[in-house]
Amino acid sequence: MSCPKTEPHVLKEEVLAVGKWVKLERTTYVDPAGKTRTWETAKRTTRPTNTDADGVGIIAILKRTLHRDCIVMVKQFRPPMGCHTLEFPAGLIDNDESAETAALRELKEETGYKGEVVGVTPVTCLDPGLSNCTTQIVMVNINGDDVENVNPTQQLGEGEFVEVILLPLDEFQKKIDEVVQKGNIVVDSKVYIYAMGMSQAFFKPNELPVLKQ
Ligand SMILES: Nc1ncnc2c1ncn2[C@H]1C[C@H](O)[C@@H](COP(=O)(O)OP(=O)(O)O)O1
Repeated sequence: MSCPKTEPHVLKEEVLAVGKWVKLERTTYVDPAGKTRTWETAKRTTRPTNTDADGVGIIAILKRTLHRDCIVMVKQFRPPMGCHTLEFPAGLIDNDESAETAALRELKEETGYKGEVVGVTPVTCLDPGLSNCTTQIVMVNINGDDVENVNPTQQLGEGEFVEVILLPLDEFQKKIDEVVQKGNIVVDSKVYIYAMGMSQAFFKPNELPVLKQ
């Protein structure tokens, strides 16, 4: 017996609990077989009205004469994880702010570096089985020879504690593995996937698929 095909859609969203930053909703939806079901959904309360993205992540490449290009990373204690994480610099988009402006502002605040935007992704989801949280990833170049970037100074808010870690782009995955092996730190999946992609691009760009079954 074949199931009737339906375009899945949301019927209603009921708020179960609201905090200052996060809310929990019960989402009632129709599945592709036409059956009505519910889902438990977490949402941020802070999404700006002018964008579908909650925040930005920043892939910032520090370029300096006579140095290897480095990715600017941040290490911080993340309360929901109960441990430190290794992430790209990131932050929430303010109302009436573009992703590009938010990225340069957050990069300056969290790392002290002044960068230049060279690319931006579409709105991307972060954990769609749990939350509607979204981000735009902004690619930024930093001229490390610029006098403003020689001794960068963070501009952290009260309660913000961020350690800046520079990792060379040509050994990105290896250096992440070394940081993680020291223990009690979890790497963000966007970071690790970017690192795997870099490894593929650097070391296996022309490998033939000889082992394909
Ligand atoms: N779930 C949450 N609980 C408590 N504070 C939160 C929160 N989500 C965000 N904040 C607050 C704490 C900081 O003042 C600020 C940090 O936001 P941000 O710097 O824009 O993003 P990120 O935490 O991704 O670096 O927002």
